[in-house]
Amino acid sequence: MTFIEKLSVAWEKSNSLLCVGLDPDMNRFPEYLRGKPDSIYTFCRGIVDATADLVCAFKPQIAYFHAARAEEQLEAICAYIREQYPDIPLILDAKRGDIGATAQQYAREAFERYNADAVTLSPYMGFDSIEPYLEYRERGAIILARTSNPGGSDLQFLKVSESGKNIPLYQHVAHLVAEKWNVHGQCAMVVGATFPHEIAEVRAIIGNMPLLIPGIGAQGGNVEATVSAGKIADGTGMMINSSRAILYAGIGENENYAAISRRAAMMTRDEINRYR
Ligand SMILES: O=c1ccn([C@@H]2O[C@H](COP(=O)(O)O)[C@@H](O)[C@H]2O)c(=O)[nH]1
Repeated sequence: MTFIEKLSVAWEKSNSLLCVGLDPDMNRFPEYLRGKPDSIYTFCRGIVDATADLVCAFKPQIAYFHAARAEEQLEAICAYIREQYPDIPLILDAKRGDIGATAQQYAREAFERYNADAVTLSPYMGFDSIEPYLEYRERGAIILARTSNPGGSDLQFLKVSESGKNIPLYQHVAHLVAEKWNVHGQCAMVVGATFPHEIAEVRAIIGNMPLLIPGIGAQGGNVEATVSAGKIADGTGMMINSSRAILYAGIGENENYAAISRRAAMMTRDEINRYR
């Protein structure tokens, strides 16, 4: 089954567009986990088990694992999700982008070492930096268009000329992906929930291609505006990510942290579903 097929089944089965992001920050862990050798894996497993029936995807953020020298724990949590929840798409948020030969190694890392269903990619270095990921036909390539951070405007809002019209760079990227790069039908795109107008612009360009939308929760993106701008005719089309607002909802709750995160995930899923 391809990434896109798996995602469609997950949307239907879970009745959820929520993607829970795994951004494990040890400074925010419950007291009883601090200092334990496998605390990152244990913390994430608690969140995964508590929210698995509420999500359409999980998205581990590679930086949190690598910065803590916890690559083996990232391998372990990816393997756990694959084994215990094989129907839930696993997205590795790595935002890779490099020359082809190096990209081949990054693709091996994402799809073979971590066995992710999809990986996030920067389009900045062009098609040959994306192509090695597309060789893995069953896996997904999720390409940044309009990111959720304010500084994304520095480049993504620059005007470029396309077919005699001046359009923002992020729209040019959406055209490239939809019309040229998505050769095997495995691409998706990132647009931040902090930019609902741009979600609608990208949706108009890419048709029914899935969107990964970070920026609700801790970054303050508006859920109603996001869903209205990004949904497709059947009320799906989006993986709406929330990380910190769910992971650390139970801060100070110690052993009970995962139950509080579950409650936060349920409320977020329900809020999203209200506007589908
Ligand atoms: O444009 C982007 C692309 C990726 N991210 C990532 O999503 C999560 C957001 O975390 P929150 O705690 O829900 O703010 C994080 O892993 C980012 O690296 C993004 O925020 N914006």
